[in-house]
Amino acid sequence: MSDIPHTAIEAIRAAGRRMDSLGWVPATAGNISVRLPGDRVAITRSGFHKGFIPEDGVMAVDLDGRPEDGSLRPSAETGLHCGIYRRFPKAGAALHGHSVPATVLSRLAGNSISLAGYELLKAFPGLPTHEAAIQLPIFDNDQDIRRLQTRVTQAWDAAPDAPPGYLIRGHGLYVWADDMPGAIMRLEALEFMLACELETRRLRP
Ligand SMILES: CSCCC(=O)C(=O)COP(=O)(O)O
Ligand SMILES: [Zn+2]
Repeated sequence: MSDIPHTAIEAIRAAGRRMDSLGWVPATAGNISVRLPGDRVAITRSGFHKGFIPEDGVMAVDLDGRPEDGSLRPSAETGLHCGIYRRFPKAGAALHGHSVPATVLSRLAGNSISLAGYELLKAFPGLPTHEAAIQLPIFDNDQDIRRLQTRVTQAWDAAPDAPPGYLIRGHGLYVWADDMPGAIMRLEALEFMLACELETRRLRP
């Protein structure tokens, strides 16, 4: 029997249902986590459909991604979630999805995508007005998650004011916040702006 708080499990399952309802976690894509007290992380187990996470589809790992129950397999991208929690002490929830806009735009753009002039930018810290911009970093995909996290960490070192999210090329979007409602709000804001960018490029190539 897991000692993960019921509220954490249910927050993760509800986030999965929400992401699925918006078409952002096709097949078994995506992963979801929340920080637990005591340097623990509750995270989705690998390979489940995130729209239908069973009650036992969430497990606990430490901040280095080591499972508390070695018989269970955490998300293949646990290292990226733990990288967020290690770096940002206030981060309480992290979401990863594979939407069409995130996937397509990350293949078209260079090392970042600029989101400017959108009212929804106010969903991000320190941006009280639409007259602002964020540079959303894009990292090349890598099946070696440890190596990918090293590149992400290097980028955070170089740009400490980077927004609480990034794209992985041809793969998807990561976003985090203090808690799950905040992370969902940011994910939806980012996905909305990415969809707008994609539509703008379609209309004005
Ligand atoms: C079929 S999606 C490929 C793996 C992936 O990118 C993902 O987000 C889901 O992996 P997990 O191990 O967390 O289920
Ligand atoms: Zn993924």
